Amino acid sequence: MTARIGVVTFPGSLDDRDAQRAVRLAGAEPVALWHRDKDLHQVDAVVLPGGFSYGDYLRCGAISRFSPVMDTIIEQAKAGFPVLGICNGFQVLCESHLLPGALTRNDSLHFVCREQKLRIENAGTVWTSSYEQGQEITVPLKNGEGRFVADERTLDALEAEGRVVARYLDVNPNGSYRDIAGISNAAGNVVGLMPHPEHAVEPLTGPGTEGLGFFTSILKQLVGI
Ligand SMILES: NC(=O)CC[C@H](N)C(=O)O
Repeated sequence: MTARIGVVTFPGSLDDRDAQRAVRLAGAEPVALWHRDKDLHQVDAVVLPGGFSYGDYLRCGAISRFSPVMDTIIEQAKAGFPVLGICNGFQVLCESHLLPGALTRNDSLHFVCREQKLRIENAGTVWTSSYEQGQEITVPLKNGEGRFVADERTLDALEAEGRVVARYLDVNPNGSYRDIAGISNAAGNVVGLMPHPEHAVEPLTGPGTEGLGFFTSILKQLVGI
């Protein structure tokens, strides 16, 4: 059985093709989903890609959150359907309240683009199970509003429940509270990540291939390989 993984395109999405490519390289079939479509075409999981959906107007992800495809994704995600939001996708997940907290302007007030070292803090989610607990990986990071913020109680709960999925190492590129680069929902099926694993999946373009694990993890979950 080939797993089918949907990648949503919003107006202004930028990294949808790279996410599709990462899905294919991991061994699954990528399925293009359009933001106006309520139907998920029987995919087994969904990736919300990076970019500037709706031109980042109002706040990043604030308008995309109300697109028809998100109505279905929100409903399904609450029932355990696997969703990975990368960068702008993470912003959409926070705006949708599938994940707590918010992504705000980088503390430098500049757009940041760099190769970023991360530590996988929870290798127990469906999107991270190909990694070792505590594994250090390097993937690209590029955002203007990547600073994860939440109140102390929420941050403490995220830590206590193992819901901090990835943390920045060496440099905190945007002032994220507690160096948080990615989090999950309580059930672990919804993961949001600010850096871009889909841009680190083949040696030719680099940096390395350490991002591929997010896409092989879900495959392992879906088809048991
Ligand atoms: N790479 C991205 O997805 C960028 C997300 C968003 N537009 C930002 O600048 O923060």
